[in-house]
Amino acid sequence: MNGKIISLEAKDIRFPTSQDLDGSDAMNPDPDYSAAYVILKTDREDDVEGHGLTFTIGRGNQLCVQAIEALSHLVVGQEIEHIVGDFGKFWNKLIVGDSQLRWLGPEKGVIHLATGAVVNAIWDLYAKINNKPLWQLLADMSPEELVRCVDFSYITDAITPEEALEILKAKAATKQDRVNYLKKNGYPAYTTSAGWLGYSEEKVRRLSREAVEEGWKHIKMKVGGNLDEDMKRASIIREEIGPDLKLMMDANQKWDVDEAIKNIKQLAKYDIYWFEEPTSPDDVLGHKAIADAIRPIKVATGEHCQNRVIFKQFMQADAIDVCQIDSCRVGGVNELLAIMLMAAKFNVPVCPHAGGVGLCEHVQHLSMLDYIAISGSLDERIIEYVDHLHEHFLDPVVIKNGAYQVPTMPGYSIEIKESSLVAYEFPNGSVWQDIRANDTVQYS
Ligand SMILES: C[C@H](O)[C@@H](O)CC(=O)C(=O)O
Ligand SMILES: [Mg+2]
Repeated sequence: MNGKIISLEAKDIRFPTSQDLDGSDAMNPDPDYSAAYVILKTDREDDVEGHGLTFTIGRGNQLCVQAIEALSHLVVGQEIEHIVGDFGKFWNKLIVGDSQLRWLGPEKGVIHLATGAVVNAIWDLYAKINNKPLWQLLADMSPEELVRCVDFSYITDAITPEEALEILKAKAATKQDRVNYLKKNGYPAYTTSAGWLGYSEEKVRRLSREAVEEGWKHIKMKVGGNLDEDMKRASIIREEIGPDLKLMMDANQKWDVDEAIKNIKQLAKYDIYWFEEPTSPDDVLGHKAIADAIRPIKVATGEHCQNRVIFKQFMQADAIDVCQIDSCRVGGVNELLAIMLMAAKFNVPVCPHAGGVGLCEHVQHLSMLDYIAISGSLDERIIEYVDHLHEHFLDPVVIKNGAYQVPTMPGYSIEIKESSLVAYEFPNGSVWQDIRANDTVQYS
């Protein structure tokens, strides 16, 4: 594991998805799926690079790029061995090592998104140096090694390192069985691609029909606009998918607590499997009130949960039934390990959020690790899939029969093709120059 990180470069990469309303929801009607993208270079002879990103939806991506650059001094010059040898400690250093930057969070907002991107890039580098896909690098670690990757600060009232070790040890002897299962069957997934809020009713109908033909067993739709229109689209989707497929709904934080309960009770006639982000992502007790009021419909949240502390509270309060980790929202793999370990302890299934660019590529590694080494279960667990922008990745996800196939290339599957990095760099890549030349919309 010789070598030192000698440079960190951050790029502002944006894809104009708002033009077709891909990814649109009640709170985010015109997202441009974007990546604040990191490239770490080393002094190693093999020229291996670590790539990482955090996800935003367009304007403001440049703030993440600047925050990533601000973190550079904590990473550049570090020996790789020193970082990964005591990774939990190094992660903590990234969070608290520069108190002036910590003030911007702590552990939330732009600075934490930036931390996630940098940490993701380090893990990509670590996995590539070991010539393994990330899930395998992690799955091959002993329980002790995995626990050493976690910073337990602020969560020891919910899980201690000793408890984490017990959880991992309980699964260690049978890991290979689950690796074999995944290699044969893949990891189950659901699609959101049919149900974006900005799509016309005709498009929703066509895409729902296609989703059934493609073999999907779970479909998620967006709600939170006009309730009558939500009901209409839900009825169209149910007509197309029939009574047996599971339907999830996502309001993207649109409602107050009482409003959410009232609206979900009306939408319940379409047989909702889980209801996602009914209200503010910070409102633990609000989610608890909603969960109590709408059972047996499950409450899901997490894509906007800023750190392990909020997840801890959701689980301690029994306020969520589905834990939707996001690979880029919190501080990267180390913090996600902490969250997945808590989820295993509290018996909450982890179903990652992946509606964004590169998120599907990331989260497949996390869910596979969860199954192999942490929860040991596929029960009630599915990974989100959105059918956008995979063509830009060197190692894009592969879906067969509604399941993610096990990635085999070394790394975290994050690396974007050089040609795409050049064309989509904002504001001067060729794609953005063309848009500005042909469009009256203001992109800044
Ligand atoms: C703006 C994003 O597309 C968001 O709608 C994704 C999301 O909520 C999901 O995938 O779930
Ligand atoms: Mg969502």
